[in-house]
Amino acid sequence: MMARMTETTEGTVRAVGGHELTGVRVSKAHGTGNDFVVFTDGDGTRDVGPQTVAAVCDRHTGLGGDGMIRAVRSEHVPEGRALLRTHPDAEWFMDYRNGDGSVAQMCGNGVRVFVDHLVREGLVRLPRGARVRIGTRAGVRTVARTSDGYAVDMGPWSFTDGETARERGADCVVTAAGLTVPRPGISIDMGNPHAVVALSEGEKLDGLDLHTAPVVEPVPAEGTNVEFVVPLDHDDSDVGRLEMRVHERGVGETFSCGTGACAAAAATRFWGGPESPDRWFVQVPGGVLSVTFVPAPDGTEHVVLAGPARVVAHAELV
Ligand SMILES: N[C@@H](CCC[C@H](N)C(=O)O)C(=O)O
Repeated sequence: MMARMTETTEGTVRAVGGHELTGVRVSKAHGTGNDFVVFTDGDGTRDVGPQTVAAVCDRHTGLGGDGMIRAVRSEHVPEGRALLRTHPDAEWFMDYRNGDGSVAQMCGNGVRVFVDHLVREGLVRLPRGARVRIGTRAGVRTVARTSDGYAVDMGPWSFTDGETARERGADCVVTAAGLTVPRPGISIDMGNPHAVVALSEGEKLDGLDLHTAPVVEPVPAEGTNVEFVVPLDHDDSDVGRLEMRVHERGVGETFSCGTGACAAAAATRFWGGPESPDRWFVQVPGGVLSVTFVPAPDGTEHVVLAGPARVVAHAELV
């Protein structure tokens, strides 16, 4: 059961309550304004349906959030058990759902909030500089505690459509309200799908209307997150800067998207050519994220995403 329909003298109203999470203690937390309802379900008895997730994430009749995160021990979910075979230390699994109840593979802001939740709940000990491995649907991610937040090794990035993207610098066309003409986009895989669009001369990020979803063609089979970017001038040639707005799959426009920031930096760095820096600051409506490209021992290039995680409330769902 999800939201109850309740008869009142004023008519029928929708009320969250009487669902699978009734009585569960949750936290409301965010990373650069990307906000989540987080809870612990160590032994995996609280697998929730999409309607409950959507009801809890509803900003008017629920607690509100861009997504919901369930902290479950890896041994209690099939995807987690598969990861334990190669990473026996990935004790905790991040079960991430978008605000509309759909399942997503990965969330870059969410994984910092997730680890912060584990630390606060005393489920993981993580002194500054220490690392913890976390299971996600996109694979295992290593998270380190920094002086002001968390840094996550997000694994390798790749072009979704390798050759076309590399040769032409684009592999799709994106139409959005407020764009003067459809723009070329490039599809990037960060464990979850992204299409990155650079605005052209004269186009402004605040001229975009992201109340409706941008249209990406060819239509991605599983949908996509869409990032609009404007490179910013930077005096320091070692650090790139860009500004970004994002329309998230399964949510709508959000204040921030961690995987989106990684995809946006990867695309902008690729478009900039071999002289482009390895370190980027990505300005989003909810703050600033740091994205760094580092060579990995296996010959691939990994993306390290760093930023804050903040708790704003604890609550019990009714
Ligand atoms: N906000 C997240 C991404 C969440 C998942 C995304 N909406 C999807 O469906 O892939 C982030 O910080 O990465």
